[in-house]
Amino acid sequence: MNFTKMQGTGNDYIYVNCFEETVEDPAALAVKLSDRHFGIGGDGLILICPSDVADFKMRMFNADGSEGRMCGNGTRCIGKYVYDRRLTGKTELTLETLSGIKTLCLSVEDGTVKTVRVDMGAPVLRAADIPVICDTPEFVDQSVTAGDKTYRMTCVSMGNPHAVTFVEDVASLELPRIGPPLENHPMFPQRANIEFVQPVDNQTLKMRVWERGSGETLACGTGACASLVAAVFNGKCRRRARVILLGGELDIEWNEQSGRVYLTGPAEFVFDGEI
Ligand SMILES: N[C@@H](CCC[C@H](N)C(=O)O)C(=O)O
Repeated sequence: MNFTKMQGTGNDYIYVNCFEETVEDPAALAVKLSDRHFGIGGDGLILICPSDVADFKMRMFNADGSEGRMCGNGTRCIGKYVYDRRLTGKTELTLETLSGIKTLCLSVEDGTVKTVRVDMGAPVLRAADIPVICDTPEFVDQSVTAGDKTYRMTCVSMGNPHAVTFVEDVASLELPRIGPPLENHPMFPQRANIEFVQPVDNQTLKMRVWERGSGETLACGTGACASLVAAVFNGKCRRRARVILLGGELDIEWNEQSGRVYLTGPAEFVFDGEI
C-alpha cells in the first residue's frame, strides 16, 4: 500500500489515497501505523476517499483507532494533496466529513498549494450537542476538577468536542499527566480534546493541546478554532487572532456577520512510502 506522510503545523498524519488503495480496517491500521517506534509514526491515519456529495471525502482516525468527526489540520493537508497530486484542478473545493461538508480555498504559488483557508462552520456552544453533561445550557467558564486540580473551562464543538482552559504559562504544563484525566472526565461522554490557552494580547493566543485519542500533538486546527471562540466568549481576545502552537501558527477568524469560523494555515508533504 502506498501512503504519504503530511503535516499541518506539525500535526502529522499518514494519508492514504483511497481512489487507488483499499483499506479494510482503518481503525486497526491507524493504531499500527501511528506507532512512532514500531510503525510509520504519526498522530493518526487519514483516508482521502471519493464522495457522492462533495469533491472529496475525509475519514480520519486518531492514533488509538477512534474515528474523529473533523480535523482542521488534516483538512488543509487534503487540500494540498488533491491539488498538488493533480486529483483536481480546482482551487475552491468541497470536502465531506463526519461533521458536514467543508469548503476549502487553496492559495497556490508556483503551481503548488502554500496555504489553505477552511470554512469550519459555526461553533456549537449548546452543552448537549458538544456533548458535555452539565445542568446549564452552555458550559462557559465553569469549574472542572480532575486529578488534584480544578480548572475553569469553556466547552465548544467544532464538529468535535473541545474543552478550553486559560493558563498563565503553557510552557510549564505537564500535559501527559494532566491531559488524560481531563480527556476522560465523566462529564465528557464522548471524551474531549483539551486546549490549554495562554492569552498573549487581544490578537494572539498561545496554545497547547491534549488530543482525544492521540495525546499531545504539536497542533490541532479544530482546537485552535475552539480556543479562539472560547477566548472571545471570555473577553480575552478579538474575533481574529494568531494562534501560536508548538508546531507553527494558524490564523483563526470567527466572522461576526456569518457566525462561521475560518481556519488558515500551511500544509506540507513530509515523505511518500510503501508498506
Ligand atoms: N488534530 C485535529 C483533530 C483530530 C481529531 C480529534 N483528536 C478528535 O478526536 O476529535 C485537528 O487539527 O483538528
